[in-house]
Amino acid sequence: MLAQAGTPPRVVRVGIYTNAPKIYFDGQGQANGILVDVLRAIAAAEGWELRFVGCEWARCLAAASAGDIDLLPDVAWSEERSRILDFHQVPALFSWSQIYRRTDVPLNAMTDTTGKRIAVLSGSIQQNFFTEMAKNFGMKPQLVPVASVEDGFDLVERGGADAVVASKYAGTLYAPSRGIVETPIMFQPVRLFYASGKGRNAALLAAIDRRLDAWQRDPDSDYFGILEHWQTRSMLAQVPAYIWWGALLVIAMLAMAVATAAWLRKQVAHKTGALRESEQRLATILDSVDGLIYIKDTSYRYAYANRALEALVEGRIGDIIGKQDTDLFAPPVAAALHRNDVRAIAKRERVVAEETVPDRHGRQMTVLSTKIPLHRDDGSVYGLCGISIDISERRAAEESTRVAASVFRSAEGMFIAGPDRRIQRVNEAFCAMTGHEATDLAGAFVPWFALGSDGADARDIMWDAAENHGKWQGEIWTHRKNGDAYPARLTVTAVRDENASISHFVGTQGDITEQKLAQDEIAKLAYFDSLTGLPNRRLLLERLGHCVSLRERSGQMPALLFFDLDNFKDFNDLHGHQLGDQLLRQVGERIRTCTRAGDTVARLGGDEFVVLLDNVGRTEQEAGAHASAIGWKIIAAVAEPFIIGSTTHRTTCSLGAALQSDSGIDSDEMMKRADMAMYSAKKDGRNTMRFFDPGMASDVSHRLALEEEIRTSLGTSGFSMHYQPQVDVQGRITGAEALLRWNSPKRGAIGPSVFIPIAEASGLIVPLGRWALHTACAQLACWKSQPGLRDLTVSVNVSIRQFRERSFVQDVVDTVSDTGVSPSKLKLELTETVLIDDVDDTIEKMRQLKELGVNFSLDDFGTGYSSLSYLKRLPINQLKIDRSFVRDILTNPNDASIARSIVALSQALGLGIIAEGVETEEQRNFLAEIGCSFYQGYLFGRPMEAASFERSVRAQDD
Ligand SMILES: Nc1nc2c(ncn2[C@@H]2O[C@H](COP(=O)(O)O[C@H]3[C@@H](O)[C@H](n4cnc5c(=O)[nH]c(N)nc54)O[C@@H]3COP(=O)(O)O)[C@@H](O)[C@H]2O)c(=O)[nH]1
Repeated sequence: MLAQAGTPPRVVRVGIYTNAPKIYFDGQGQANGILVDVLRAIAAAEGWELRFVGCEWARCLAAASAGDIDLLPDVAWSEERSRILDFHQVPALFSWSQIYRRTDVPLNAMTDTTGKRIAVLSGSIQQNFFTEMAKNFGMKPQLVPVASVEDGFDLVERGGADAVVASKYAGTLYAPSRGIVETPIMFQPVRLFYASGKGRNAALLAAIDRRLDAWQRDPDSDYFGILEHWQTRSMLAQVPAYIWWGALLVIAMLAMAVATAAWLRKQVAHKTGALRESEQRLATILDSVDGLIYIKDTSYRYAYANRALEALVEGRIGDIIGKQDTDLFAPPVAAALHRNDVRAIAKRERVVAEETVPDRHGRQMTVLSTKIPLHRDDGSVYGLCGISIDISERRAAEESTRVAASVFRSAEGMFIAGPDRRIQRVNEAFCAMTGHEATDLAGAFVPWFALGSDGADARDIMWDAAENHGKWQGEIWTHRKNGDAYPARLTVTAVRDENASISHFVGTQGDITEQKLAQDEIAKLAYFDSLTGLPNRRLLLERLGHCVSLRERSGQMPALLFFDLDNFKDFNDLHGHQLGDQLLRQVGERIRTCTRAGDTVARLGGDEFVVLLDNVGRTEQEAGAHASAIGWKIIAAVAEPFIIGSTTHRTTCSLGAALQSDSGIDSDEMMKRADMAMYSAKKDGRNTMRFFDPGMASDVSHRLALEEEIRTSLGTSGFSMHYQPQVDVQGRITGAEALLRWNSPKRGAIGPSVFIPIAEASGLIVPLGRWALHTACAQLACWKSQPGLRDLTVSVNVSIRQFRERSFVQDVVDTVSDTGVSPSKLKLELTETVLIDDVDDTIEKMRQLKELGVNFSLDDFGTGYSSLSYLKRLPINQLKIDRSFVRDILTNPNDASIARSIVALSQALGLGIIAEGVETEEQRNFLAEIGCSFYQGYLFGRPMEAASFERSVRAQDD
């Protein structure tokens, strides 16, 4: 459309840069070129005034986008540019890039380009495109960047490059004059437009479209005239049609190749991204696995390790990659791992094996490893992939299951019950014990019958304790399938799951019939005098203690009658022990007839008898009269003739009586008083009776005087330790019992049976016992350094008073450390009284000392309580058969039977055994026969000074 008259023409600012022959400033500074001429023709037709603005390509582009110029010619359409520029529809020119070569350069296809020096306009689209295309063809040309296309042609002409990349128009312009020829390599066909800033010049672009559309339909139009002028059209006309079609085919193929390459690149990018994502996913999975996952190469170096493996070796080593197991683990561990690696890599085996490696804390970890050889396509192995799973817990669980299973096969009866207390499983021993089949028991409540030692139903107590405290242990009476009742030791333990709820109860049950019988037998023998069948001292003292304690409540006072036969020793000497024993038995029977059923007639030993009269009266007078009547009755009865064998014998007795006239008088005092009264009766001519009166207590003052002397002798040389040998079955001295001796400055030697009870009663036994322990340990320490003596043990007596001291354990610990003895060589001799009195304190003290290594021997065994339950709970090493059993072991079947039972018990409980008071070879042989292999007694040596004892030990090696 022409500008109307009077209307100023539309000024159109046109960017001009150099790209001859399409657009450039000529030698006169005038805008020139094909596209400038086409635009001038359009401007003339439209009535525009063109103003040319010189700029470099990039600046021109920016100016067009910013609206600083209205049109920019020679712009190829691209997606990217269409975002900042508007284009008209009808291309102003078509063009493509082509490679031009010197005639001597063999370059006719893309496959010839490797190694060729090819000039290309620096930073141009062609440079990028050509580079990309060469890459897609897998070619490696050597690109030579040039400042202008013309420079490129000059360079080729001079031999500085083999070929040049240029647009078809530039080639037509510059090649012929330089003797350069085009090659069939064409690419990047483009459509060229005039472009304008986005949304700025729609009318201008529409006008250009209108003109081009009309002109390109008309071969005689200005448009073709201009192309003619620039020889482009004639050049096109000269090109044979087949070349033109060929070029187009190549261009199409190239376009397809480029498109394919672009698609492939996209696919590769897509696949690479997918691969990366998949790798990441795989890494995340592998890292989140607890097991150790790794890849090793053929030199057994780690090529990959998941996070679990890195964490395992963290701190021991930096990066694990490239390291071998010898860098990570101790040689034996690394060697074991290597053996399996070799199987996978060198022998190409799929290895599944258990391996052991240290975990992060250095603890042994058992892993189940699977090692798989990694193969290349050609079958060669390039490494191994390993997965090692921690199976330590499984192994431990299997181990404990195995242990549990073997425990379940034990000789002890066992059952497993559910939380409902119903049996789930029992072992064979349990079936054998109860007489039931396992199938009968499944689902039954346990125990179906259980009485505690007190005869009451123990089940509620038992389940309460098991549920609330985790465990119940005790002795019960239960019965077998055939109805036989039997005593059992039952332990029920609650097993809790991870939520602390009870999942099972485990019960162990042992038939203790045999032990009970042995225990009862020992108890019976221990409570009764074997000769007469009368209660012995122990039972008497128990009953006396009971009466004495009831005195206050009942208001009734007990009386104690003490008596022995006058001149019994003479009778024995004259008629022999057998007749003496018969006499004693008959005396016992006769006294029984003089007393009521509730009274106790006891034999203390020898010819000493005691009668405990229960509740003889409320007043001293009443009680005295009653006791007196019985006492005289006894004297009269004893005075009656005894028929022993075919002979009649006569004897008398002296009797002392004591009343518990007030409740402050305890059992001991009663016994002493009755004893004093009896001596008084003897002093007064025998065959008579005396009641205790305080005058007799002058004996007590004697005792007090002794007590004072003991006190002053403490810390002086008045006390000394003697050592009595203890020997084994071969008679070799293995140790000694340390025994106190006292040489009183006033009275000379006084035996321990005299001063120990006084020291115990007064509390002086505590410092005295401490001194004895220290002296014995010092002696033991001295032997420690002497060959032949260093293995000796020393037994030291500990009285109950001393043991009960709070500081007792510390005293022993200090003594052991002060003297430097080996605790295992020290044996503490305790009596049964210590065990039964305050059992918890006893257990704790013994446990502490046992931990130190000290041993315990139970003295005077068989004379006291001999309770199995104590023996089982206490850490005792040895039982000592009391010398009272040994004395008559050959003649008294009761004593022999007690000794046998004690030996059997020690064997059942796994304890050592020693007999004391062994005086004859016969006794020793008998003891050896019944299984006692350690002895102490005059047969092997009396208690002696340390120096004599040492000589005895050395003498046995001479
Ligand atoms: N608390 C402490 N008690 C002690 C200590 N030293 C001794 N005693 C206790 O005094 C009781 C009497 O002891 P003792 O007179 O020394 O008699 C011991 C042995 O001499 C005696 N024995 C040893 N062999 C025979 C033998 O063949 N025949 C026979 N008739 N007697 C023999 O036995 C006594 C050892 O007995 P035991 O201790 O039961 O092993 C005595 O109870 C001592 O325990 C002391 O330091 N502390």
